Amino acid sequence: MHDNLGMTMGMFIHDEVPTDEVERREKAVSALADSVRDLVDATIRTTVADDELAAVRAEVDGLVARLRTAQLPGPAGVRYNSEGRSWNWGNAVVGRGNAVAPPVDIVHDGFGSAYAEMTLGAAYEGPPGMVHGGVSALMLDQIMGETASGFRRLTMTGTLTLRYRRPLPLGPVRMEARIAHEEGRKITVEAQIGVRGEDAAVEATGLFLIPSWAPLAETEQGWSRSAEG
Ligand SMILES: CCCCCCCC/C=C\CCCCCCCC(=O)SCCNC(=O)CCNC(=O)[C@H](O)C(C)(C)COP(=O)(O)OP(=O)(O)OC[C@H]1O[C@@H](n2cnc3c(N)ncnc32)[C@H](O)[C@@H]1OP(=O)(O)O
Repeated sequence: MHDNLGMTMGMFIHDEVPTDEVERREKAVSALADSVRDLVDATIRTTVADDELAAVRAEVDGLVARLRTAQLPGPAGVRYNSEGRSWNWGNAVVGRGNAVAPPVDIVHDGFGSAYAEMTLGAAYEGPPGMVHGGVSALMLDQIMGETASGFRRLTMTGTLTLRYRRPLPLGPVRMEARIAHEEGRKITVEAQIGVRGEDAAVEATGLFLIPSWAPLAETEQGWSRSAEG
């Protein structure tokens, strides 16, 4: 087996959990991640006294210990069942269980085109009051990768080129992506992110590759996107 294949495909896990059970668990995990996201925002912005910070910390440490009593041995990976439901709760952008993710609901309006609207708050700051440039790149990479893949094929980012045209304020933002060109295993995707209704803050062009080692037969059956996006 090719090294990349073992490393990357090992994280695509066939997990025969019935879809209704996946959805029940996803709701529960999302609700916790929402609260933790709130905790992150509150931690950044709090001005309570130091002794109160220490007291809160002790409580948070207690909660962490409770969650650690039953854990996966590593990251969450991407899982799918044979009903075609997939879930990637750890994903840095769309992961439902990931409080570091905004989270983002990517809407695919037909193959080759997608958009998303989300709010980027204090946890995504770079320049004061502005979205960190690396966060814009992260958001764009995800929507562009999903657009290239369309959840029908495995694609990986080969080259991503960004043009930061104007600062992007923290708050509600919109991004869009579409396939511009396709040739063999190379898919060119164009995208942008900005304030809705205004000129793009960041424009992106990316070359996404279907890896030479991608196991097409398995992926064709396997991994459709999650019901919720
Ligand atoms: C029913 C089916 C369902 C499917 C479902 C899928 C579910 C998907 C779920 C969700 C959607 C996705 C959401 C994810 C979003 C996040 C994306 C990321 O962050 S990805 C992580 C960052 N990227 C990497 O880590 C790549 C690391 N690089 C590699 O692994 C390899 O270099 C790879 C795969 C990119 C290329 O390897 P090779 O072996 O396939 O490529 P070779 O055969 O050497 O080259 C082919 C052609 O491409 C060019 N090429 C190769 N690498 C290039 C590059 N980096 N940039 C530009 N061109 C490149 C070469 O020059 C060659 O061109 P010539 O044919 O000669 O014209």
